[in-house]
Amino acid sequence: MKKDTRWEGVYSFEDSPFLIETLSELREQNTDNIAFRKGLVRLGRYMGYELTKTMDFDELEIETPLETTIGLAGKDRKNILIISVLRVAIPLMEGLIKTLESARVGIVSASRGPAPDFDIKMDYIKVPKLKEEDTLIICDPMIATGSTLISVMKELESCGMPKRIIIVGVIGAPEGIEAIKKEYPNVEIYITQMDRELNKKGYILPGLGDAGDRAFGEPVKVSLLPQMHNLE
Ligand SMILES: O=P(O)(O)OC[C@H]1O[C@H](OP(=O)(O)OP(=O)(O)O)[C@H](O)[C@@H]1O
Ligand SMILES: O=c1cc[nH]c(=O)[nH]1
Ligand SMILES: [Mg+2]
Repeated sequence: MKKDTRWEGVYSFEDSPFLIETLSELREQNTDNIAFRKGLVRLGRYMGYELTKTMDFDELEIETPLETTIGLAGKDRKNILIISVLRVAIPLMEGLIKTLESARVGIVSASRGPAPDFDIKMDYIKVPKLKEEDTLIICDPMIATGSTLISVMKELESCGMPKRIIIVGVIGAPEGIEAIKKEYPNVEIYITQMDRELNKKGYILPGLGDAGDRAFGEPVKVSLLPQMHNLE
């Protein structure tokens, strides 16, 4: 992993060609929903593995069939709470739990309104209790203005104080990282790649488009739903 010297505690995996190869597939506009989701799962799995290198393990004595030796057992890895931000963090979380298989999971919804306010609507929050020995991982592939993650972290403050708070994303814009680090200086941020900037609509450039739509397809406008039924 590569430290981003513009902030404390911000890392990317730009030094891993395998991860950048998968991210390149996600960025390519012709990549379809299925391949996009599979790529997010793959990034989650391997970024999860990279994260274990930053975790504490316990040393312990083990008996091989031949003699006693010293080994390692999971410590932080056994105390993880992953929070997924609907919609598009779901495949990323699916990948993370392939490596962090004993993680507890919380789900929150957050939908971002249009520029310039980017108001965040959060009406679904189901998060298990946070323990002080926990490593809290909040995952959301896109860190654009940062308002989604700042809103989520504000909500989580009432759930307890963990040992570490880690944000895992896929791409981030400097504007969003700056906003998050200003509000939450101690949070650690790990992303696959740091992008250049945001456009006026709050999309990341060069980016990968609207991640939720890329993964699950463009949602119909809710007001249309009733008519959809009598289209049959
Ligand atoms: O850093 P921000 O400026 O808050 O933008 C990032 C958020 O925007 C997108 O969510 P969106 O609201 O589009 O929902 P979706 O994931 O369901 O598409 C994306 O999935 C992030 O959650
Ligand atoms: O580029 C962006 C920014 C926010 N949300 C997305 O899905 N994509
Ligand atoms: Mg979206």
